[in-house]
Amino acid sequence: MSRPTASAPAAHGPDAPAERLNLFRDLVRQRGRVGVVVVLALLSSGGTLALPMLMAQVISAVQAGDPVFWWVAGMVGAALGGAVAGALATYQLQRMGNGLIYRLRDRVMRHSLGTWVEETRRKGAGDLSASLTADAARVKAAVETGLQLPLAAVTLIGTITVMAFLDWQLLLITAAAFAVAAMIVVAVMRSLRGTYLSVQYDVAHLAERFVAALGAITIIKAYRAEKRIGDDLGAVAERVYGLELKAARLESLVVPAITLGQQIALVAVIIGGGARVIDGRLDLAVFAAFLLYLLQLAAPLLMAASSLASIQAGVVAQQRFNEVFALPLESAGPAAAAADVPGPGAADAPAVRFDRVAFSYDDRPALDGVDLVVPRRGLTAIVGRSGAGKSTVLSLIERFAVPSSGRVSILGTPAAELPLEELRGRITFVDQTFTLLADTVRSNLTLGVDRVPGDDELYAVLAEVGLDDAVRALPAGLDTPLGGETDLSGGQRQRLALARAFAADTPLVLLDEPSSQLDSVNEHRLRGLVERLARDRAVVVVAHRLSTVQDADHIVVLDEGRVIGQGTHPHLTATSAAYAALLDGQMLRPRDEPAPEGQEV
Ligand SMILES: Nc1ncnc2c1ncn2[C@@H]1O[C@H](COP(=O)(O)OP(=O)(O)OP(=O)(O)O)[C@@H](O)[C@H]1O
Repeated sequence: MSRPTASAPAAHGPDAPAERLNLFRDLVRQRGRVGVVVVLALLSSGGTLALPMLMAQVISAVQAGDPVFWWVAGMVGAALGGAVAGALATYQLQRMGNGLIYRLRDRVMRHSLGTWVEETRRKGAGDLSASLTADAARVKAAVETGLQLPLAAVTLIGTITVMAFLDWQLLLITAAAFAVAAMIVVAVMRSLRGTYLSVQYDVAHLAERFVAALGAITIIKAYRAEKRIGDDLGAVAERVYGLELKAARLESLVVPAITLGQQIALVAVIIGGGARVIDGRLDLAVFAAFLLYLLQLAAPLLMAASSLASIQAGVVAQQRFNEVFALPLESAGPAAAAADVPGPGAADAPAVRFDRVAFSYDDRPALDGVDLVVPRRGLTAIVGRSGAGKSTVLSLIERFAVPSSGRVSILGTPAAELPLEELRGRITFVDQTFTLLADTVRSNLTLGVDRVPGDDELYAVLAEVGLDDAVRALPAGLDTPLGGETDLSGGQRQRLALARAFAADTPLVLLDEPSSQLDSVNEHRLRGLVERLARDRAVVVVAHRLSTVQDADHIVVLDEGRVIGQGTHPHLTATSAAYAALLDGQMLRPRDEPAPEGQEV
């Protein structure tokens, strides 16, 4: 079936746009939790900070010959307390990160299901799936390590303050030694942003191409194209690899830069401070404590640098999520309370009515001033050459897209006045490939049925399509999952898809007839089922077979987006030259005969 698009959200105007993802705002909203994490982390770094001070006290006590028990006990307490607080802080952080990606994944999936069909297709299944995996992981990492940034800053400021308090001259030497490292880190962070941007979009592109290839796996194998497609995908993977290597090269500069700064600082401090200790101008205990703080300085600096790198990647992932959330949602239609929803119109109102309906795909007209009527009961066939606009008519009835002008009425009510749920609740749609969900027979059968029908009722529906015995014979009967080892044949799947129309019991059924050849048994069965459905409801079939139009009670002939004839088969044969030409040109496939070679039907 072709895809409606472009003017899709226009008619009712988009409903309220989805809220954009803003990681910072999300953290502010969870300030209670963030507060707990910060307090725990502060306790943890407090323990770490206290250790050298306590150790200096131990040295002083030993020098003075005082007892050291309580100082040692304090050191043990600080170390243990710091470790426990650190573990709790890490767990809380993970909880927040996991909670965030759970909510994001949920939103992405619901949003992808809620946007216009064409938007989902345009964005691509692989690209959208990459948001659930790669992008979500990056956001989580950004939150987890990003929260370490203020903690690293607090530890850093605390350490520097204590160092200044111990000896400001040695601190100046330390700062000078770290200045070069800081410049390198800032330059690296700047380049990383652009590289992460390319990596993340290319990974999504790769996922998109791979999912598309898997969708076409039988064709790829049939045409022995595994190597060719594998090479194409490999080339994209190689590009990603190159970009990731570039990012790795940049990232790998950070640790050595900081370690180098620390080593230079250590040498400078030992030379400068050591001389003063020998002179007696600097206390040995103070000097030892300063050196320990200097050794501790690298940890918060490394933490800050890695947080900044993850934040860069997280910001790119945030941008990708926002692209998903910016996809326009289908308009839910008027938010009518149940009591206000117009019921099906008068019993004689047509099932479908198009008044001067026009629709374009990206400014290319597909329907132009279409007027058509589908009677309340019976089989209506829509015929026309390939590209005439038949599938577009079905899309507009289902409101997969909305007309750029004109009016579509369903069961006597203008479609625009019906909430989307209500509109689709009145219609059963059977697509050309008789798509089934990868789920059980039961859930496939009850798709779109609001009640919970009993097994007897479901078997009665299956009996309508001659599938009851086949389903009883499945390992778990109605609860057998489809698509696995136990599956139905092609013809049985078609009948199961059609059985939905009996189960949902809607007044309107839309069927995009398969343009491929059905075997005569299945064709015969399908015709019989469609005939039975059409006895007490309206069935609209996009017809590709002569047999279908011959059976139809009403026929709509489309050509280049316009209706060029409506009526019964004998009436049209007698009155419409265009219809006769359509039959003569064998645009409709005769029963049980293969399509003429080169003929697109
Ligand atoms: N997603 C799309 N984007 C752009 N143009 C489209 C899209 N889908 C259909 N069209 C164009 O709209 C016109 C009507 O297409 P439609 O699929 O409704 O024809 P159809 O009669 O169902 O054809 P077929 O019998 O081959 O399925 C065609 O010119 C087609 O090329």
